[in-house]
Amino acid sequence: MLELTNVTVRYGQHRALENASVNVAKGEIVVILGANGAGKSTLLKAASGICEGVVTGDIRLDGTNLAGLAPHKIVDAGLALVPEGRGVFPDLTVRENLILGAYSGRARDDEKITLERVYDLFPKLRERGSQIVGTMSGGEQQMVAIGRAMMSNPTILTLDEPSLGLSPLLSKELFQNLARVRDLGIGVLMVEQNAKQSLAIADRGYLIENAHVVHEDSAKNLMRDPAVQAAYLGAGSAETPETQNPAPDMPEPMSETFAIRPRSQKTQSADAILGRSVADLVAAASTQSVNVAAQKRPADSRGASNIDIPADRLAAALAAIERGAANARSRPKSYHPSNRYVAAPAQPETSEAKPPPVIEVYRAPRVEVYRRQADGAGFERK
Ligand SMILES: Nc1ncnc2c1ncn2[C@@H]1O[C@H](COP(=O)(O)OP(=O)(O)OP(=O)(O)O)[C@@H](O)[C@H]1O
Repeated sequence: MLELTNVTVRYGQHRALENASVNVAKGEIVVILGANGAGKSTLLKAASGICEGVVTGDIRLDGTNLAGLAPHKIVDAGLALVPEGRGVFPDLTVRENLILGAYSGRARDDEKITLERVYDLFPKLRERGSQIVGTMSGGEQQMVAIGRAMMSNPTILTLDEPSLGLSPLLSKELFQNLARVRDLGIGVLMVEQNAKQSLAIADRGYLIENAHVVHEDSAKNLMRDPAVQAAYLGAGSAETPETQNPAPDMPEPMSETFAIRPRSQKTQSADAILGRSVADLVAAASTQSVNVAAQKRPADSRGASNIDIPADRLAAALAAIERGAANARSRPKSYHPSNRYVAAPAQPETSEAKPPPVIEVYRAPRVEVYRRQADGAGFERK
């Protein structure tokens, strides 16, 4: 069993994870859900020993303390990570990628047996053994990445957003494959944005909000929970008819610590303010302009004359739209091409300008590969 107990991660002054406790047993699938920047990837990186921040707390795999171990030692202990973006070697074949996954001490001797096991699990990889990975589809590359992690013969497989960039159909196939990994007795811990499909195959789940684990439950209960439906499962969408009640009718969150509230509790749509659909209004307005152009009065039943909206409601809707547009225009841009984590410029609230916040960025060490030159005189960078 993988157990993280009271794990805290700091990037400089920024606490990306605080006292997080998460566990996953062999033969179960556990999903971690949470908003962008909540600390989900940080948790997986901390467990795998590749976190750029300062990690404190207890991390154990079958009783072995992983804290402070080098990443390859952690793989040796039985924990494998499929990183976000897969990390496959695009210029190598499927088989070469898989073999590279068996470099750890625990897997090297059984490389052939494990390769057969991976091929049995994903027959497509056997068929495509000599295909260059860079020429494969996203879903196939994800399969290679999972197969490569499986080559280290792990007891626990962790995955960071494995369905990212995959079509719904390929995601479904991916999650079915993960269910088969679980059936081999391997524990699966994954961070996912696709709450619906991942919870459908999972046994348990955790919710992380603002660096804290705020809730834990069985996947079944999480799927039924109205607050989870509203926050992660798109309540009100056609795909979830059982949750089509409007957000204001949502029951209170189930516990004090678990307090995810649907965004729509705070906002009101233009449709609700106007009492009719915006699409209807646009259609009616188009009819009106056609009638004006023809120098005719609007038709009595279908033209704009059947729009009966009190002026105050129309004004309220227009004001809300204008406020939204103004907010969008004034929102600071935080993206900078040379650095993913640049602080947004501070907005001075008073005449006394505050100093901008300092966000420290830590980067993983870069690996560079050199090749000996043909004449043996020196090396060149690949
Ligand atoms: N190397 C780093 N240096 C500084 N801050 C970092 C670094 N990596 C992550 N952070 C910060 O830590 C916080 C948590 O990041 P993390 O990547 O764990 O979030 P996440 O929940 O996985 O989000 P996402 O779903 O967007 O990937 C964020 O505020 C992020 O900006």
